[in-house]
This record gives sequence, C-alpha cells and structure tokens, in this order.
Amino acid sequence: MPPPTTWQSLLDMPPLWRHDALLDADEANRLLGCLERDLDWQQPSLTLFGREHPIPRRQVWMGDREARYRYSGRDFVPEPWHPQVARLAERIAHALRDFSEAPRFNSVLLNRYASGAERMGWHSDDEPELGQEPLIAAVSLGSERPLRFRWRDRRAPAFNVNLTHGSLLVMGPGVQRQLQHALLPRTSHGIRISLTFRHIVIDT
Ligand SMILES: O=C(O)CCC(=O)C(=O)O
Ligand SMILES: [Fe+2]
Repeated sequence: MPPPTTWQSLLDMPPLWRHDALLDADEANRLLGCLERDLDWQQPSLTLFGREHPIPRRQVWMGDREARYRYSGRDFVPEPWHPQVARLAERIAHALRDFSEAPRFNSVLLNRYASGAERMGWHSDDEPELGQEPLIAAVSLGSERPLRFRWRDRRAPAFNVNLTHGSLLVMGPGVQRQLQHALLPRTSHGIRISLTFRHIVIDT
C-alpha cells in the first residue's frame, strides 16, 4: 500500500483511497475548461422496463480502439484519447506506482453533471469486461459533491466520500463486489466532471 503522506485511507479492506491534490487548482480549472469545450458530450438513453430514459447527465467513452465495451446490448468503440486525458492517465499511473495491483488504464468514462440535479444512480462497476477485481481510479473536477457508498450486505452504515476539485479516488480490488456507489442529486451545485479510468480486458 502507498505511503500515507498524500493519500488518505477511507477503507482498509477492500481498499478505498483518496488523494486530495492530484491536480492543483489551476491545473484542474484548465482541464475542466478544456474538456467542457473540446468533447462531444453525449446523452444516450437507457431502456428500463421497456421505456427509454435519457441518462440524467452527459458522458463520453474514451480509450484504446481495442477497448470496446458493451452498452445496452450493443458494442461500442471508444473515442480516441484526448491528449490532456492521456496525460492525466500517465499522471495517475505515476501516483499509483506504489499500489502493487495498479493496471494500465486503456479506457475512461467521462461524466458531466451540469448541475446538482444531474446524477448517477446506485451501481457497481462490475461489467464482465472489467475483469474479476477491477481497480478504478476516479478524478473529480469542478463542483465538490459527495459520492455515496453502501455495503451490499448492509454490514455497516452507508457513508459519503467528498470529491474535491482535482482529487483522485481509488476503488481497489473488492470495492465493486462488496459495495455500490451513487452520485445523488443535490441542490445548488455547479458543473462537475468526473473521469473514471478503467482497464477493459480485451478478448483475443
Ligand atoms: O461521477 C462520479 O464521481 C461517479 C462516476 C461513476 O460512478 C462511474 O463513472 O462509474
Ligand atoms: Fe461507478
């Protein structure tokens, strides 16, 4: 496990870690503006009980060409790496050098929440293409919002993790299997962008 100087351990087992200053405020501001401007933010619909619902946020999938993912029963090829996002992936890999299980991230889901009303419901990132025990690294930009976690077996109370501008949250092996997370709606919040870096296992 990494030295605890810049890292804060939120859970020991499974490992949940936060780094509050991956980017300084200027870097985080610049990246937020650049992603806002450059990316083609999408709002796909999901089918739930036979009805189509547009997702309550915008998103972009980005990554290596081979890192395809399935979504609503269809195969998607990710957008090519934006140079600033590719640089950020390298920076995270560097910050994670002391985690023995740190993967090489070949894809990232970017989420854009225009206001506190936009959100993401309870889920785990446990799609088969992420492998058995994924490590997911999430960078937050913009308005500070809590990510709420709950244990699937309700062994302990749910808790919030505050995601500040420029911070990095690491969800280590076991987090997706044992917990769910959600970005719940909040009043009076400004724009927020998150980038969740993942490793998609490529079938050969
Ligand atoms: O926006 C967030 O911090 C949560 C994103 C998330 O859970 C995901 O991309 O799977
Ligand atoms: Fe997630």
